[in-house]
Amino acid sequence: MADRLRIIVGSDDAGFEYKEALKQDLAASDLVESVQDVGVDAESRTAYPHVAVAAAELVASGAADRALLICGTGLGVAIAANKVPGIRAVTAHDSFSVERSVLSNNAQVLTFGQRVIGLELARRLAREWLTYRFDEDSASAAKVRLISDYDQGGSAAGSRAS
Ligand SMILES: O=C[C@H](O)[C@H](O)COP(=O)(O)O
Repeated sequence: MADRLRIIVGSDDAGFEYKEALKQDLAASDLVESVQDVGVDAESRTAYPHVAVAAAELVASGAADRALLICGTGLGVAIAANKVPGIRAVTAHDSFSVERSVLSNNAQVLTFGQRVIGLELARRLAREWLTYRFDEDSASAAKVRLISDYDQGGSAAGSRAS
């Protein structure tokens, strides 16, 4: 079995119900080592960038392997998480994109929109997401390194190879 994952979950108030449901699924999975909830709780109205950045910083620091974030569309939490250096966050609402987000892009952060997809689809996609691991020896690795190089102040992603 693949290494078990340490996962952060987070949402704003628009994603709270899905975050709670997905948190339970993750905690019950054999593929998950731990689940840490960075909010919000049922009463909170914390704006999505606060939650997304907190989650992404935990992943970037190495304290967690991945984060699953939910807001109304999934878009705001992805944009905010991507501001944290080293983080590759994607919104994906279909099975193929979820697969490629890991296998092509080595994205550590997956985001859903509670106002966009049904709960059962979100639960299925989250289950599938847990099964994928990026292959550092794959042809995709060099492309992801271009992103990382740019993120670290390099210019690789801005230079054009023939
Ligand atoms: O991307 C943002 C999210 O969908 C958020 O939950 C709702 O944001 P809004 O209230 O600014 O529309």
